Amino acid sequence: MNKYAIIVAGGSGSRMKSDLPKQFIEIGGYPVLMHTLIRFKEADPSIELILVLPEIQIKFWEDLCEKHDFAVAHQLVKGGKTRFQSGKNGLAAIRKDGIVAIHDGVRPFVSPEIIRESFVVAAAKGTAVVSVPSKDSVRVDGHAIDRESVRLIQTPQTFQVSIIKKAFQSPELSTFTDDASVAEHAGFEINLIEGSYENIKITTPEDLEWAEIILKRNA
Ligand SMILES: Nc1ccn([C@@H]2O[C@H](COP(=O)(O)OP(=O)(O)OP(=O)(O)O)[C@@H](O)[C@H]2O)c(=O)n1
Ligand SMILES: C[C@](O)(CO)[C@H](O)COP(=O)(O)O
Repeated sequence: MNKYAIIVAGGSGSRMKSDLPKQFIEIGGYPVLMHTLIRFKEADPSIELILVLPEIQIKFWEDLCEKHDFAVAHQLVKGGKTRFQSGKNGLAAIRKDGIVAIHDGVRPFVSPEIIRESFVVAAAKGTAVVSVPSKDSVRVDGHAIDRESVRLIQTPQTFQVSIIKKAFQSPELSTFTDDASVAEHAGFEINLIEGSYENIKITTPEDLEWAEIILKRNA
C-alpha cells in the first residue's frame, strides 16, 4: 500500500506576528517543520513526504535543510492562497492510489503512534480524523451545549487517496476549515480517532513557549 503525507505549510502565519514565518522558527534548535517531518519518518519510513510551502519560501527552506544537514527526503510543492488550495496542490503531486495523511506543518508534536493509527483506520474505513474532547464548557450562540458532544479536531486527517481527491474536486467553500470538512461535504463519512493534547498547533506567540516545554518534557 502506498503511503503519503502532505505537510501543509503554505500559510502566512499572521497570528504569530513574527517576521520569520512560524514554520521556520527554531524550537530546541531546529525549525518547527523539521520536527514535524521527522515525526512522520519515525512513524513509518515508507511514508512519502510532500511538503507544501509558499513558492517564495522554497529557497529559504532548502538553505535551512543544508544548514541543519536535514536528511529526511521530501518532495516540495508550491502552496496556494488558502489551506484548501495548498492541500489541493499537494494532492496533485500524488499519482497512485493509497493512503494519504494531511497534516499541519505547525503541529510538530503529533506522536508516531497516532500517525500509524490514522493510516490503519483510513485503510479500513476510508477516513480517519484525529480529535480530542473539550476540557472547557462550550456555548454556541450564547447557549450552553453538552460538551460530551463536542470534539476538537486536529491533524493528521488521513484518507484513501481516491476519496480525498474526489472530495477536492468540489469548488472551495468558506466553511472548509480542514480536509475533513471537504470530505464530509462530498458525502464521505468522517471517522474520528483519539488525538492528544500535546499535538498543539503553533498559532500564536505563547504556543512557542508551550512548544519548548513539550520538547523538554519529551527529551
Ligand atoms: N494558504 C495556506 C494557509 C495555511 N496553510 C497551512 O495550514 C496550516 C494551518 O493553518 P494556520 O495555523 O492558520 O497557518 P497560517 O494560515 O499560516 O496562520 P494564520 O491563520 O495565523 O495566518 C499551517 O501549517 C499553514 O501553513 C497552507 O498550507 N496554505
Ligand atoms: C486543520 C486544523 O488544524 C484542524 O483543527 C484547523 O482547522 C486549521 O485552522 P487554521 O485557522 O487554518 O489554523
